[in-house]
Amino acid sequence: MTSGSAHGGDGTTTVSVHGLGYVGLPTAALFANNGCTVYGIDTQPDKLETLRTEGADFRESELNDYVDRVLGTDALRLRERPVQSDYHLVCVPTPFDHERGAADLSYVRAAAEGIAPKLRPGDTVIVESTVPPGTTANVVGETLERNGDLLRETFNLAFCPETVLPGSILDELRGNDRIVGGIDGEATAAARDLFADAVDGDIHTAPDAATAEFAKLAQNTHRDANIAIANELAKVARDHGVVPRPAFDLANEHPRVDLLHPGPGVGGHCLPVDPLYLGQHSDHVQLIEHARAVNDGMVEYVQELLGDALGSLAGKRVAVFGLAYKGNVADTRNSPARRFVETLAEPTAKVATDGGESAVDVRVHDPHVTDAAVDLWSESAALAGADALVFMTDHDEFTGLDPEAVVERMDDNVVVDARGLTDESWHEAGLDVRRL
Ligand SMILES: NC(=O)c1ccc[n+]([C@@H]2O[C@H](COP(=O)([O-])OP(=O)(O)OC[C@H]3O[C@@H](n4cnc5c(N)ncnc54)[C@H](O)[C@@H]3O)[C@@H](O)[C@H]2O)c1
Ligand SMILES: CC(=O)N[C@@H]1[C@@H](OP(=O)(O)OP(=O)(O)OC[C@H]2O[C@@H](n3ccc(=O)[nH]c3=O)[C@H](O)[C@@H]2O)O[C@H](CO)[C@@H](O)[C@@H]1O
Repeated sequence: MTSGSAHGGDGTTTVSVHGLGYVGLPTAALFANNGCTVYGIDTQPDKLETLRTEGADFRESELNDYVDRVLGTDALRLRERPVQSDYHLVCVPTPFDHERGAADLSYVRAAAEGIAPKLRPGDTVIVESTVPPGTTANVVGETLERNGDLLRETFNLAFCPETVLPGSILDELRGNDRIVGGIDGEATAAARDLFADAVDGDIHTAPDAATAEFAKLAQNTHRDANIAIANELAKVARDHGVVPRPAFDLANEHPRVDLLHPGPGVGGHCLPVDPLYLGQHSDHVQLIEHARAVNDGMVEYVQELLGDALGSLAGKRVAVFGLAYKGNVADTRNSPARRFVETLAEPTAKVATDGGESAVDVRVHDPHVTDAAVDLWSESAALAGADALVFMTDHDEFTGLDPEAVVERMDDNVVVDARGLTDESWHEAGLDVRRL
């Protein structure tokens, strides 16, 4: 059943966005900036209050402007509870529950329970949260039906994944192609119409919601597995006495080869988690799991490189540059750098002194992160008297460092470069550089 409403332009189409996080808030602004009347709904009153008083706080100033332009106007109204709307977009968290080995769909269920009593015939519910295949039709569909007055045939239900790249959210929000898959043709058409009016990219329709859900997971699984190949090849290269990155550059001269960059592992909100959703109803997940393990093992590998270079870690001062999960963002969710810092500072067998106490003095410097959970140091204070410097994140600020000035501040000369930030000049400055 499709909605008869016109989309965008005159404010007559109403869109509720449930969950105002990294995905939901920009999405709410997208439709509000395109002439819809948007209700931004979040269950955290504090979050709504902060938005009202301080505005958006993304590390992309253009995105903040884009959101703030409509925040507090009639185009984007903030609410704690669901209201009636032509469209309901579900952008709530879907964390992975490692104990159960399954996606935690409790937020998605709660959102659907809240939407159900507000649904009218012809309204459309679109799931944007990343979910295991089948969730939209089964979990969301059943929850909506059970908690409201409408039969499934009378409202539209579709999945439309979000693919914005943190760091370039605004450009990707407006420019990316979209996939839409409804539980029937009318639902697909209703979802397609909404996005077609708001984004510049093409809209690709999937045969059903499960195919769209699978396609989203396939994208992130593909990237995770390709990074794992790069990481494994980098370790193998070092076993052969070969420096990985120049070898990769040569390999990539082949027209059908495109090796990604090795690094200290894969972090962020999506790649370390999304591949796991595929194993929920399938016994055929092998390479995908192995790729996850390879990527997760890179933190330990960087620690090994450091240990090899220093002899023993006990009593050493280590400057770690970068806490964010990737360059030029402030996000530390699932960050390999964070795990590296935590293990290094822990009293483990590997790094313990005879007394069994942690003896590593870790000093983290990250010009993007303001994370109260970890003590952060300025560049020069982190380097002062350090035995080793480890690059864990490829922030632009680190590419401009002068190796002569670095070696001058340090006590010893070890550099472990997990991000390809150093070149020959670092050797020439007298630094012992171990590169991934
Ligand atoms: N962050 C990304 O880059 C990204 C990209 C693509 C897809 N995704 C997916 O999008 C979804 C949302 O991710 P996020 O990063 O925006 O999460 P987030 O944690 O930043 O934001 C989620 C928001 O939902 C709110 N919320 C929870 N339950 C609610 C409910 N019942 N009703 C209304 N609001 C509720 C929370 O208070 C929070 O503000 C996840 O499934 C994620 O996997 C994320
Ligand atoms: C398929 C795809 O592109 N999906 C994107 C991805 O966004 P992301 O920010 O998580 O993605 P990346 O930039 O790939 O970073 C991930 C980690 O991998 C490390 N890395 C990267 C490249 C490399 O060559 N070597 C590496 O080691 C990097 O440092 C970081 O830790 O998921 C979002 C949510 O679903 C999507 O919306 C978004 O489209």
